[in-house]
Amino acid sequence: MLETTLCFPLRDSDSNVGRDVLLIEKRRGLGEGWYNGPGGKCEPGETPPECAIRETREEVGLEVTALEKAGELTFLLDGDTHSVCHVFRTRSFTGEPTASDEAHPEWIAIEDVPYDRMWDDDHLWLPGVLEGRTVVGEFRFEGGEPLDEAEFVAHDLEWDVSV
Ligand SMILES: Nc1ncnc2c1[nH]c(=O)n2[C@H]1C[C@H](O)[C@@H](COP(=O)(O)OP(=O)(O)OP(=O)(O)O)O1
Repeated sequence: MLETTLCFPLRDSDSNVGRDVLLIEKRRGLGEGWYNGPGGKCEPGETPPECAIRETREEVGLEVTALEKAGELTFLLDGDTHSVCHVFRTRSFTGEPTASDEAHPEWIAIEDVPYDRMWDDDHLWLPGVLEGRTVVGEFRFEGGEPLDEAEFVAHDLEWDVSV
């Protein structure tokens, strides 16, 4: 089974009113051109937190620590499990976000997250994750590979459960 991760670093906003989340505009691969958190596929022998830390470092040069598990999302394509994504958030990091070949990072106020430029399912679970909730979700896509060209057709969500 393909395991992937997403990491959402959070900070108090510059104006000290509300919070910002670090998103990336993905420059290549699955979800190219869309906003998402830093993340990617787990390598053999790597735990999901190790993967989220590595991918965040590789994509935007930020060293994240004290990851908090916020969700577990299963993506199905034409009835089969395509991937399971482990979602983390953290308020602990060092460094400054820097663009890479894979990703252009941007701090965005959580009320301004551009859901119209993200995966179709993100608006269903990301607001709760950014509020501090936990979620387990299943998202069904149809239409064949690649996943980011398939149609999002149905979902189930469970909130505030152990992840
Ligand atoms: N439906 C949906 N909503 C939100 N986020 C995602 C999805 N499907 C997904 O796959 N994702 C996330 C999960 C991962 O973080 C990325 C896809 O990562 P990956 O498959 O690794 O993409 P690549 O960039 O092509 O590969 P590597 O960076 O690992 O080489 O999207």
